[in-house]
Amino acid sequence: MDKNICNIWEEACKQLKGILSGDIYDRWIAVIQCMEIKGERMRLAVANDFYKDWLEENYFPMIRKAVMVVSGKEMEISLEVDSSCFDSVKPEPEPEAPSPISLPTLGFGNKKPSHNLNPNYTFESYVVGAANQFAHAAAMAAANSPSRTYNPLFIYGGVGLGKTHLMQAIGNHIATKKPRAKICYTTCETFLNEYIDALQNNNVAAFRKKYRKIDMLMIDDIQFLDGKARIQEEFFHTFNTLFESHKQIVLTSDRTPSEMAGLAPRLISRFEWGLVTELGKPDVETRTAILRKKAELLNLNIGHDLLDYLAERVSSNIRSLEGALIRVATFMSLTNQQVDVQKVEELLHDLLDKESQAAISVDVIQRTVAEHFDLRQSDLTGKRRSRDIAWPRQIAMHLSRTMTTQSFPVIGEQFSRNHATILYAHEQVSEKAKADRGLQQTISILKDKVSKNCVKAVQ
Ligand SMILES: Nc1ncnc2c1ncn2[C@@H]1O[C@H](COP(=O)(O)OP(=O)(O)OP(=O)(O)O)[C@@H](O)[C@H]1O
Repeated sequence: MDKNICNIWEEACKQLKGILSGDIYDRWIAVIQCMEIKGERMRLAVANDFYKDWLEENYFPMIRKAVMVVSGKEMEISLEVDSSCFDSVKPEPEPEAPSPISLPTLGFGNKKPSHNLNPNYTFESYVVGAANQFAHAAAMAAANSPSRTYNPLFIYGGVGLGKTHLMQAIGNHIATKKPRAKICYTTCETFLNEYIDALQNNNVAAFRKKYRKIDMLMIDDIQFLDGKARIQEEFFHTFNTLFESHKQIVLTSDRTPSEMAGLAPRLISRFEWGLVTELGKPDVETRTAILRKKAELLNLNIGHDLLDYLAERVSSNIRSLEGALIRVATFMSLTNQQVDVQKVEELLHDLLDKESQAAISVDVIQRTVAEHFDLRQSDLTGKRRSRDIAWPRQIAMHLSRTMTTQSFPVIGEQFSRNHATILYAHEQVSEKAKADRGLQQTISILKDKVSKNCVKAVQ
C-alpha cells in the first residue's frame, strides 16, 4: 500500500477507535482493508457480504465522517467484497496476563480487558457545567459508594453529550480505588450480540456467568433493548441478580425509561428504582472550558480566540465540538500553517451549516407544515382528528423529532400531546416513508422549506 493510503485510512481508523468501543472496533472496523485511494475516491473492502451489509447499515456514515475529518475533504467511499480480505480478519487474541481490573473474559468476540474502559474517560478530564452538574454529582456519589447511593444510575441525554465518558469515569474511579473489583463495561449492542452467539453455541450458562458474577455492570445505549423482547427477558434476570447482590449498575440511554415504548413495564420500573438523571447541552462557557481542556490534553497549539470561536459556533454536542477541534488541528499540523477564523469557516463549512440547522424550532416546523398543507398552525396543535389535519400533524411531529434535538416529552408539550403520541407519529411516518416515494419527496420538500424559514427567522 502506498503511504498516502496508509496515512488517510490509518488516521481515520484512529478516529474511529476513539469513538467506538474496543469490541465494536475490532469486530467491524479492524477487518476493513483500504484497497485504493485515487483523487477523491476511496475503495474499501471486506471479506464477505455479511460485513458489507452490516457496515453499510450501521457504520458507514461514521466511517465517511472519520475519513472527511482526516482528509479535510468529502471523499467518495465504496465498500466492496474481496475474499482475500479473509486474511485481515484477525484471529482471536491470545489470552493476556490478568489486568489490574479483573474483567471477566469469555470466548465471545475479540476481548482485551484494557479495551473495556477508556483510561481517558475520568472525572479529572470531565468538565462540569450547569447542564451536567447534577448528573456529575450523582456519578461521583455512585463511584464513591457503589450500590449504596443510586442503583441503578440511569444517565440519559442527546447524542455526544458525555454519557459514555461519565459512566466510564465511575468505572475508572472504582477500578483505581478497588483494583480487584470485577468491572464490566459494554454496549447494549455487544450484550445482544454476545447473547446471540451464546445461544448459537449453546453457551448461555457462560454468558450468564460473565454478566452475573461481577461487581459492577455498565451498559451503554440501553435504548437498544427497546422492542426486543427476548434480550429484555435475559437482561431482566441479569439486572435482578446483580441488584439483589448489591452490585452497582449504571445505564445510559438517549431517552428516559418511560420514553421507550417497547420496553417491558417491569424493566421501566426497575430502571427508575435508582436515579434517572439527564445530561443537557452545555452552555458556551462549559463548551469553551471543554475545548481548552481537550487542547491541553492533546497538546494542541491553538489560540484561545479560535477555541472561543469554535465553542461559540458548535453548540449541538461535544463530539462535534471535538471533531471540529481535531479537524482544525489536523489541518494545521499537515500544512504547518496557523489558521484564522475565515480558514476555519472554510474548513468546517459542512459542520457549521449543520449547526445552523440545529437552531430549528418546533414552532418553525409547525408554521411551515401548516402553510404547506394550507392549514392554520392552531390546527396542528388542536384537537380535531379529521385525516386532512391528523396526517399533516403527524408529519410535523415526525419532523420535529428528526430536525430538532428536542426530546419526545418536550415536543409533546408544544403539540399539547403526551410523549407517546409523538413517538407513535414519528414511527408511523418513518415506517410509511420507507416504501412511499411520494411521502419521501414531501418530507424532503418540507425539510428544505423549514431550513429556509429558519434562516429567515434568524435574520
Ligand atoms: N463534560 C465533558 N467534559 C469533557 N469532555 C466531554 C464532556 N462531555 C463529553 N465529552 C467528550 O465528548 C465526546 C463524546 O462524549 P461521549 O462519547 O461520552 O458521549 P455520549 O453521550 O456517550 O454519545 P452517544 O450518544 O453517541 O453514545 C467524548 O470524547 C468525551 O470525552
